[in-house]
Amino acid sequence: MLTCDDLRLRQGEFTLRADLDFAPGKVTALIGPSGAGKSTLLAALAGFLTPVAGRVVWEGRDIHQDPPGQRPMSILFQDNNLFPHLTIGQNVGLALTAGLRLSTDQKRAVTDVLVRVGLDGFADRKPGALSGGQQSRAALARILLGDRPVTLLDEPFAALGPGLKDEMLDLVQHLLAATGKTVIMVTHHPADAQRIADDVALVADGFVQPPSPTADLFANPPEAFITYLGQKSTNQPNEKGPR
Ligand SMILES: Nc1ncnc2c1ncn2[C@@H]1O[C@H](COP(=O)(O)OP(=O)(O)OP(=O)(O)O)[C@@H](O)[C@H]1O
Repeated sequence: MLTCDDLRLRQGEFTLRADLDFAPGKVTALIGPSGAGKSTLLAALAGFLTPVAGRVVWEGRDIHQDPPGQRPMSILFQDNNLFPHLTIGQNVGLALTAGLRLSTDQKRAVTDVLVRVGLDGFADRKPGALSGGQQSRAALARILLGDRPVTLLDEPFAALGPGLKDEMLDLVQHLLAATGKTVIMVTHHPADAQRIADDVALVADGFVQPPSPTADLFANPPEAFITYLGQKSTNQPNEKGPR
């Protein structure tokens, strides 16, 4: 179980408070207006932002001072974090070793995970020779190979068209959530949450609300969620696109 224990975060003038549990082995969507603090929360969970107060607790242990590499989580951003000068196989292999020389077993593991994400035969290509959707698959392959219990997704599929994005969300569900990983994903799209999220946590007005089951939230939305959905329906042309 991952817990934000009265966590207080600050970025410049902006402050955010989070006091909630993320259900283990489930997908939780973080949803809320632009600038509400969704990325700020992920940065604090991943260890890139030091909290002003409070704790990040993983399975009973306070990890808020642990460096990112020692936390039980992987994070995926929209740019996919692929190194352009390395092959897809090397990029994916970084989940196993910082060096580029892989053992026979490690090479086999890379090949296997590329097959699982639908990139069989792509190991020797550079990221620039892949489509956006294929790059997302490669980035997901690295997360799978890293095999950490929590995956943080900061809108990694936002630049993909709707069909490709849905494919990636389904892969996240099948390859991560269905194998017991905890997934926390930022999205601007209620439909993304309805597609794969078990729970939704609304981020608004300086707070992260405790997660609610997705179906309940949409069937019986609280005031703040109605406000957010209303803003979205009147702001569609400005909806956040590729960064
Ligand atoms: N490095 C920083 N220095 C100062 N303020 C920052 C910094 N990074 C973010 N902020 C501010 O913190 C607030 C929350 O930003 P954050 O990126 O977490 O929001 P968000 O909900 O993820 O937004 P979006 O949906 O637009 O990505 C914003 O007001 C932002 O301007």
